[in-house]
Amino acid sequence: MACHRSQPRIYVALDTADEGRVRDLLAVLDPSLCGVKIGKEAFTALGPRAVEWARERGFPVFLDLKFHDIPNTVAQACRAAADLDVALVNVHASGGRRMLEAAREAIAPGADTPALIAVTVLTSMEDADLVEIGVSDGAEAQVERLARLTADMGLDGVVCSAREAAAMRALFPGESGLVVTPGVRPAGSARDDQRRVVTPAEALANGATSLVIGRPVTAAAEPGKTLEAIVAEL
Ligand SMILES: O=c1ccn([C@@H]2O[C@H](COP(=O)(O)O)[C@@H](O)[C@H]2O)c(=O)[nH]1
Repeated sequence: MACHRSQPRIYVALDTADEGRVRDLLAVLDPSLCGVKIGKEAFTALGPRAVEWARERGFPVFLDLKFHDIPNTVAQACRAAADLDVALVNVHASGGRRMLEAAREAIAPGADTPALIAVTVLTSMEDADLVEIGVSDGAEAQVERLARLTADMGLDGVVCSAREAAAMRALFPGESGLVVTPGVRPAGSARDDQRRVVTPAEALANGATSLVIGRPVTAAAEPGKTLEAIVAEL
């Protein structure tokens, strides 16, 4: 698998539609400790400017828009995302083989292109949720199925819970393989809407290559210090 930009150990999710809040978080977080994740909420409200502000402050950016559409649309969206000079872009693996292939063709592997990964099963979902959408053999099996397809199509890695990270590292090994895990909760933190949660230290021990952490940092009274404390425990 070709090399891609190096990835930070932690991405902090800047989930807000408020420009001032994004700028405040960018000011108090330390770009030597984390990258930032711009997702649907911030990007829909603020657009590519949010990516620019983060890049100006020196943060690697994970543009988490989870593209899931017909192959042509996803390919064009991936091209537009790569033009924003971000470090990481994602699609939904459940878009299927041809969609993943189109995404891979749109973002060729390389040192100057973002890494491209696919979401397997959202960390907010548990086995009972999957049964309701026709998946009866559980999250672990579905993650594995979608990750195999993702690996077959040559993407750089997956988004999954760190509960599944060890199996994912076998499919995406080495320095270029990416296992990006949201649903990270320091001991004692609220689970919120997440279901397949893991602590930061356990996530890394399981083989996660980058942790995504949102509310435990951004909703803290002092986000910068909270991030430092999390890093100190790793
Ligand atoms: O399976 C997934 C995929 C993406 N996410 C995103 O990660 C963050 C998590 O935020 P927390 O506040 O730490 O729960 C959020 O932006 C999600 O959109 C995910 O949680 N699970």
